[in-house]
Amino acid sequence: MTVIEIEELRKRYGDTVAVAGVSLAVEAGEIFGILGPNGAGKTTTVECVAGLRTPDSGTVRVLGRDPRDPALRRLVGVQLQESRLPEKMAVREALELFSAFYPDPADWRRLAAELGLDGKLGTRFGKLSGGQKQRLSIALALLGNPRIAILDELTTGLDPQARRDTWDLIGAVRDRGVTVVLVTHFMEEAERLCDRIAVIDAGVVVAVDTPAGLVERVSAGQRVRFRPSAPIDDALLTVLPEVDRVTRHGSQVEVDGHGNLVQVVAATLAAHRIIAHDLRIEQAGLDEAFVRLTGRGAREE
Ligand SMILES: Nc1ncnc2c1ncn2[C@@H]1O[C@H](COP(=O)(O)OP(=O)(O)OP(=O)(O)O)[C@@H](O)[C@H]1O
Repeated sequence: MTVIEIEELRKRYGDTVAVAGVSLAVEAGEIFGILGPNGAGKTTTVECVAGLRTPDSGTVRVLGRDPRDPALRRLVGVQLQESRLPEKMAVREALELFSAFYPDPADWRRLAAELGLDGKLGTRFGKLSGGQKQRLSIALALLGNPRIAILDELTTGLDPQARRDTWDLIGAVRDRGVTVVLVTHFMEEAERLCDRIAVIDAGVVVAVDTPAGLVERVSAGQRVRFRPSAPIDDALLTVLPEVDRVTRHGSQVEVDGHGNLVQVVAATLAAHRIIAHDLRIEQAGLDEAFVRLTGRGAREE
């Protein structure tokens, strides 16, 4: 079932075109990533989905409704990039305050415990660590028992461990049956967490696919390198349909190809009683796919 449908969304701020015709569909139960370089239009897109901005043109439907429909308020939980609370507000106060916005809120004590915040209820927002602030913002986004959670740049500024912990939390949110839209510019995050990813660049979607699908789409295929234990005729390998090319670098053989390349090369060598010494397998990753799709690298951190 499609829960978010965006068609030809356009939005500009003065002379700046932020979103230049984005179309995509998010299915129930998935973690859908929106990946792109700074200024690509990711936040503007999700703000339109959250009903916080009005598109210049195009349509956005969330659970079949207009994003500004008040009925969506408790069905869509939003954690936005810049969401900050007053420094002096305690965690408990924030949870109680936000609970009051919903007719049938989740049990905030339980949510806080699930998110590892039960020991921090009396702590003021300004005294929380970056990771704890993120946990609180996830808790606030989930208070209304939403069917969709929109999480924007959730792990930016976190240390690697806190980022990994947050990934586990996002997985747990999905396991509760919530569809997650995750805005990120971290490749590893997108690759590990997302079922599908829309790559956005300069206000348009350049590709939508699974992480593996994106890699496959743009990768040059696979490469196997090894040093054979005995002389080997290139033709043994070039005859295989999976093999595109065989090149030699001194004693090293380099085989480029696709599909089950590794298995067929290994099987062929074994059939000729040749051992592959120093065997290396190289495959393009999502970051390479991203660079090819957008013509630039994402922000490294
Ligand atoms: N309120 C605004 N007023 C003017 N320009 C804006 C506003 N919000 C965003 N922009 C511009 O619109 C473009 C898209 O911004 P947006 O925040 O949607 O991108 P993004 O992909 O989320 O970027 P980032 O990863 O940096 O958050 C950028 O050029 C940005 O400077």
